[in-house]
Amino acid sequence: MVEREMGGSTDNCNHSGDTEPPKSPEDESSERPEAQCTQDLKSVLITSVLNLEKLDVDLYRGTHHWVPRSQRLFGGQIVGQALVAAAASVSDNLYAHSLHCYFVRAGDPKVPVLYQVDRTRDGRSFTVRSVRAIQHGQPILICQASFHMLQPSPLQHQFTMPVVPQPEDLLTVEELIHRYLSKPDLAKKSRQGLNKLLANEVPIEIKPVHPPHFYRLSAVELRKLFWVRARGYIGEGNMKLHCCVAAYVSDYAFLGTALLPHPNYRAQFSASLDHAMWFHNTFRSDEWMLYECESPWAGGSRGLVQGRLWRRDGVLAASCSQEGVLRVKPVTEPSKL
Ligand SMILES: CC(C)(COP(=O)([O-])OP(=O)([O-])OC[C@H]1O[C@@H](n2cnc3c(N)ncnc32)[C@H](O)[C@@H]1OP(=O)([O-])[O-])[C@@H](O)C(=O)NCCC(=O)NCCSC(=O)C[C@@](C)(O)CC(=O)[O-]
Repeated sequence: MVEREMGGSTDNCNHSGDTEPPKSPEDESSERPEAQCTQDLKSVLITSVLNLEKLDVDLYRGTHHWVPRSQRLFGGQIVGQALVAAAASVSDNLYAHSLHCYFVRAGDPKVPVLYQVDRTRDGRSFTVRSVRAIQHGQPILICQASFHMLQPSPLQHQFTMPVVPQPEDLLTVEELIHRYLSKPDLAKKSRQGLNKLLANEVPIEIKPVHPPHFYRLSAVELRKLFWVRARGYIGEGNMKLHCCVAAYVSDYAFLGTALLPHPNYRAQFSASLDHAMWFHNTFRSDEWMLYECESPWAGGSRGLVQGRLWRRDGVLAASCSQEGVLRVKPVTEPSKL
């Protein structure tokens, strides 16, 4: 794993003077002592997706785990792997604080991705890396990531975390799908679609806060709220990996938020054009975090979405923004879920 190049566990994400997130009772019970943690309990995001092979100085190769039905590489995977490659040449006392990417070509799931890193600048407080994700000799993603040393400040503020049910009181996507599948009058097409969803090996767990809304059965509001965490165990201490996992997670079901105000339309073609993230505080991506997504604008076959990842204790962990191409067509028959 690239991390070995960093000399073991590294903290390459922002620590704005914050201590490790306090554990909630659920997290305490779900915490597996390192000694009991076997390979199969470890998150596949760590053992596979974000485990890049080093080919040469500043040149890495990534493989794929889960590919969306569109059969183009999942944007979150490419961003997460690019951040792993970028961080590999950044010293331990610097933490990822932001990244900005453009998706310039569809990723091909049939071949690996090469990550070519340029050491753009090593300043006194900030270090910047540029990464090109390459397939068939051409870039599919261009990414700039910036790392900052700890520089605490009295100037601190944040929005307030939304008040929602706790994850223990909600159902996972899989549990919701099984509930829908138990309906005898479920349309055949819906049943097939739900079984396909169940077959997905998405390496993250999701608990929608408003399930009917999450599945766009009604245009309730412009926001999508769901609890999210990496499947499996990652453990304390390595903020670099947690930021890379958060980059992976942040692109899942994100662009779809722009469709929420338009229940009479569905995407005929959608793809992320760019993706930006800002890391504010330490967090654990293998523990439940609330993802609050909203769409301030859509038009011209594009949609803009913004997201905030919240720790359970109300601290804002990260912010995300993304614009995507959205080519839609009217929904002919309403979903019979
Ligand atoms: C954005 C483009 C496509 C612009 O590419 P372009 O050539 O400037 O513009 P274009 O409009 O001519 O698009 C060309 C391609 O888009 C597709 N396309 C176009 N219109 C339609 C349509 N109506 N129905 C079906 N497919 C359509 C189609 O594949 C076509 O390729 P062709 O088949 O002609 O060789 C290019 O720059 C690109 O592919 N960039 C990479 C985008 C990307 O892969 N992003 C990351 C993956 S998407 C993701 O992970 C998030 C998401 C969206 O999957 C999550 C979610 O679903 O919520």
